[in-house]
Amino acid sequence: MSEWNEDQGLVLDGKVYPYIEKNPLDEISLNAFALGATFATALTLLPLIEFYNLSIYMASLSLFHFLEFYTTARFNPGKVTSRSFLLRNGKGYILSHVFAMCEVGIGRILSPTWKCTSYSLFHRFVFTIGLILMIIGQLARTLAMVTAGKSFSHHVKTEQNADHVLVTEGVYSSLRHPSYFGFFWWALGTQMCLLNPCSFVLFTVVLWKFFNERIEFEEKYLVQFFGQQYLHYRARVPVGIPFIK
Ligand SMILES: C[S@@+](CC[C@H](N)C(=O)[O-])C[C@H]1O[C@@H](n2cnc3c(N)ncnc32)[C@H](O)[C@@H]1O
Repeated sequence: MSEWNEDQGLVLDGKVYPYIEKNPLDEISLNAFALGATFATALTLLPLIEFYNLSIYMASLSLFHFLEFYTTARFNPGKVTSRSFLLRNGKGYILSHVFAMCEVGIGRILSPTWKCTSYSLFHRFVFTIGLILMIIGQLARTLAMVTAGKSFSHHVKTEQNADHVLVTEGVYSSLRHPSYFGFFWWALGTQMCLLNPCSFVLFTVVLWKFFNERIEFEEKYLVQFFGQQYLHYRARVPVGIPFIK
C-alpha cells in the first residue's frame, strides 16, 4: 500500500520516503559538496590565518546548514526537500551575514590589532562566550529537530497533519521552542566569535523581532491543534529568549 503526499513523502509498507519531486538530487549533491568543501577549507585555514575567528565562523555556518538538511532527512524524511538546507533563508538572513563579513573586513583593515582575540582580556572573554553560545545553540537546534521528529517542519503549520503530535519530552521539557532558542543564541554567538559589535546588535534586534512574532503566530495554531494540553505546557515551560514569554 503506497500513498504520495507532498507533506509526508511516500509511505510504503509503513516506511516513509522523501517526496522525490521536491528533492532534485543534482541540487542536493551540489549543496552538500559546497558545504563540505567550505567546512574543510575553514578547518584547514584555522591554524594558518591570524584572524582564526573567521575560520571558526565559516566552519560553524557550513555545519549548521548541513545539519538542517541531514537531521530533517534522517529524522523527518517525509518533510525533507532541497530547501531543507535553509540556504535560501530570506534576503534578511543573507544580508545580515554579508553585513557581518563587511564588519570583519573593515575592522581588520582599520585596526588589525584591535580586531584580534588576544587584544585584551575582554576580547578573549567575548570570543569564549561566543564559542560556548555557538555550541549550545547548535546542540539545542539539532536536539529539537531530533526530538520533535515528524512534528517538526521548517514552515509553521496552520493545518494539523495526521502525524503531528504535541512534543513535551527531552529538550522540549525545559525549553518551549528549543530550535528557535538554538538559532537565536547560535547566531549571536557567531557575532561574538567574530568580535563584531555592530552585527551583534543588528542580529539581536532582527532575530528577537523575528522570533517574537513567529512564536506568537505559531502558538496561535498550537493552541488550536492541542487546546488545554498546549496551554498547560505553555504555562510551565519557558522560551529561553530574553523578554519573550
Ligand atoms: C520550525 S518548527 C519549530 C518548533 C519549535 N517552535 C522549536 O523551536 O523547537 C515549527 C513547527 O513546529 C511545530 N511545533 C512547535 N512546538 C511544538 C511542540 N511542542 N510539539 C509539536 N509541534 C510543535 C509547530 O506547529 C510548527 O509547525
